[in-house]
Amino acid sequence: MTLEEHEHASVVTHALAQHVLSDLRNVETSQVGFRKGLVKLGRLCGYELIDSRFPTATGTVETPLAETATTRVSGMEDVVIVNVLRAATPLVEGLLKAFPTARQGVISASRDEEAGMGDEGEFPISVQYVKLPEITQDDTVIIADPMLATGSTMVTVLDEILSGEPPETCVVLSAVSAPPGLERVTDQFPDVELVTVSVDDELDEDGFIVPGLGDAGDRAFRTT
Ligand SMILES: O=P(O)(O)OC[C@H]1O[C@H](OP(=O)(O)OP(=O)(O)O)[C@H](O)[C@@H]1O
Ligand SMILES: O=c1cc[nH]c(=O)[nH]1
Ligand SMILES: [Mg+2]
Repeated sequence: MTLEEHEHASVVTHALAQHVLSDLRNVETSQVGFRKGLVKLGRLCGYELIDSRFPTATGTVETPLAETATTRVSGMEDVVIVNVLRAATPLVEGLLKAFPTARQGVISASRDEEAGMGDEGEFPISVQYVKLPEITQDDTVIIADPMLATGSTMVTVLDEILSGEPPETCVVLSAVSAPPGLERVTDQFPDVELVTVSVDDELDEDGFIVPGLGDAGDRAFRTT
């Protein structure tokens, strides 16, 4: 069992996921190490999602020597992965190793950090580009974003994604989350499942997760 239930989220407790997250947190980790870490984390979390949320079906197969029993994962053709630009890009690269046939969506959504956090602990979010595949009732939608801080980005993204027919399952996958973000998403989208590798302590006055791992986009893209 590597998914532990938290009040609002399932936490991926797989030892390797926690190991990779520890490297991501390290301020000494280079841009390349950081990006590769997010790719690894995406793959590991993808495997955990398959283990915890996808049914298996048994059957038989002919090996060169004999007929034997098989176990196969069902539902892999009905997966949509949404990349929340830009920090999710390496996480999505890893997820695609677990879900190679997923249909993909892209949403550019970013916080206006100059405006700062509002009185309700939210950020204004600018959405510049939305390109989503058709989403149907049969789909498992996985929205990837390494950081869930105030939740302002994610509720904006969910408004876009869930405007039509609701999918069977909608999972928000983050590397690090903070209690205010988990609560905001749960309050506004109670049917959405939150999966994270860590629930951290709090946000600082600039809306950054503490202890967190800093600005994930800047560290992955080397923009500071
Ligand atoms: O929960 P929130 O308070 O909304 O914060 C989380 C968002 O902040 C970061 O994106 P950012 O706006 O920095 O854009 P970037 O990915 O381009 O760096 C992060 O990747 C999330 O999308
Ligand atoms: O801690 C945080 C919060 C939002 N976005 C990040 O990249 N890091
Ligand atoms: Mg950023």
